[in-house]
Amino acid sequence: MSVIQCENASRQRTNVNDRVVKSVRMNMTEEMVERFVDAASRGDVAAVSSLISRCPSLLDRPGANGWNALMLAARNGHYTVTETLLSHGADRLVVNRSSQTAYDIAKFWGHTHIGNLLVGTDNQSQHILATTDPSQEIYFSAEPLDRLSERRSDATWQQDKQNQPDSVFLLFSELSPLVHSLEPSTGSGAQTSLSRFSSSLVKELLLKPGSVLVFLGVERRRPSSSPETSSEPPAWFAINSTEDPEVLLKLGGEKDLFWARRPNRDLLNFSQDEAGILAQARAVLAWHSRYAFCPTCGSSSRSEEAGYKRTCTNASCSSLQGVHNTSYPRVDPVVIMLVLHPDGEQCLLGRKKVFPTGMFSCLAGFIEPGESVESAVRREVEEESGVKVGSVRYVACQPWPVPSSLMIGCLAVALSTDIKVDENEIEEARWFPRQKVIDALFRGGSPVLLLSPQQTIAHQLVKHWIGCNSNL
Ligand SMILES: NC(=O)C1=CN([C@@H]2O[C@H](COP(=O)(O)OP(=O)(O)OC[C@H]3O[C@@H](n4cnc5c(N)ncnc54)[C@H](O)[C@@H]3O)[C@@H](O)[C@H]2O)C=CC1
Ligand SMILES: [Mg+2]
Ligand SMILES: [Mg+2]
Ligand SMILES: [Mg+2]
Ligand SMILES: [Zn+2]
Repeated sequence: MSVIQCENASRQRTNVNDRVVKSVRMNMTEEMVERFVDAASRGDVAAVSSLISRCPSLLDRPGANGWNALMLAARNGHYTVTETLLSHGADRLVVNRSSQTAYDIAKFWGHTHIGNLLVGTDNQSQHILATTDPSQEIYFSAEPLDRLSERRSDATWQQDKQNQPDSVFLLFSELSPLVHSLEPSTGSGAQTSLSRFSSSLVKELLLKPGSVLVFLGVERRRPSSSPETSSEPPAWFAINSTEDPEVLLKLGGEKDLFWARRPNRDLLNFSQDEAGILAQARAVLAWHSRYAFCPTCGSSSRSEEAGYKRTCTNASCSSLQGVHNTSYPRVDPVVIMLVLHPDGEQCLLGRKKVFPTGMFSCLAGFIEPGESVESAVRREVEEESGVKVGSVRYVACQPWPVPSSLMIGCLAVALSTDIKVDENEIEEARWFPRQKVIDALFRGGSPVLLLSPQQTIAHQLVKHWIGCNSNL
């Protein structure tokens, strides 16, 4: 029943003209909303309950100052009223005129118990509202293996590990990992898992001239007092093979294995731990596949230090004198930034032509030589959108192994707001208000705004901004 219907039930017929009736109705509606938000603000549970049961549509209605009952209950620390409003289905994700949710308000005023209530127990809103440290959950950044870099040049130790029955080998063909599907019941949210092979299964493969082997590290064992943990934890390796991929599939015996070939999609379906291992393995193998020849003299190069160095085979090459970055795996730094409007309530998102319809993401670009992170943010934003940027703050980063970028995630504040896109790179850029972004994050997107998947740092930066307290 709407507020107006509620009032209709009690209103006596009158023969004043329509305009007057309408104005009286408006006043009565507003008055009822004000009574309701006032009751919530004072912590009057009885009045709140009675008004909702008479007029359920009052629930999320804002009063004249733009704050609804949930926000006022959160502001004044009224736990039972908050609980009552939530039990009737109050919307936790609407914002007031300063773009604050009830959660932002509770957090700002230090009502932690109300903040916890507003975050709730469902995973989605816990994720959305409670995240203030995005680095905790950045996909591709887990480090479940200890890289043991000091063991890379110890050939005896490396050979010994390659022969041990508990060592784990991952297989790649043209940089795609060999994987199998996971049952949804595993509960980790991952859909695929890296297929693990033992040393006996890959022994012959390692002798083939096209195989490249990289030592990834050893498992980090949890501290335990049990005597069997005194032996060294299992070592992990990655192999990129040039053998026929169909033949390699058979190495797994009866198991239903397949190659995860679409880098931007298939690589996003692993557990956090496996994604971390994959980011390391794929980026190092990608470097080997592109640096078969010495960048200094063009002679062939060979893999050394367990896959972490390539050395030129030409004894007179200058790359053999001193230390040269051409000999080591490369990482390309990229800035990725969520640019905030000077009003603090909108953010700048852009779309490339190749994005699916409705998808917008953070602007990004490679850092150039001699450039700081801050300068690269300012240059890329101005090049791509015409917007000038002032302060820049680092938030979190993400290794992106396609092929080997490091995405450096920042929040940046705009100094100007007119948009003029570089059409070679960006099809469109727009300012999106906080409420639209909250809807896209928590209500599954709309044809107007779809965000990139949650495994991307672009998504995490947007979520981080929403999770930050806005200025009260
Ligand atoms: N994880 C995430 O959330 C996101 C990741 N990205 C990644 O960030 C990277 C950079 O973003 P863009 O907007 O494309 O950069 P960008 O704005 O600098 O433009 C790309 C152009 O820069 C040039 N370039 C300069 N250095 C390069 C290098 N080391 N490698 C390749 N091209 C280089 C090329 O001409 C290329 O076409 C992309 O590879 C993309 O995969 C981009 C957006 C979101
Ligand atoms: Mg650019
Ligand atoms: Mg760009
Ligand atoms: Mg660029
Ligand atoms: Zn050389």
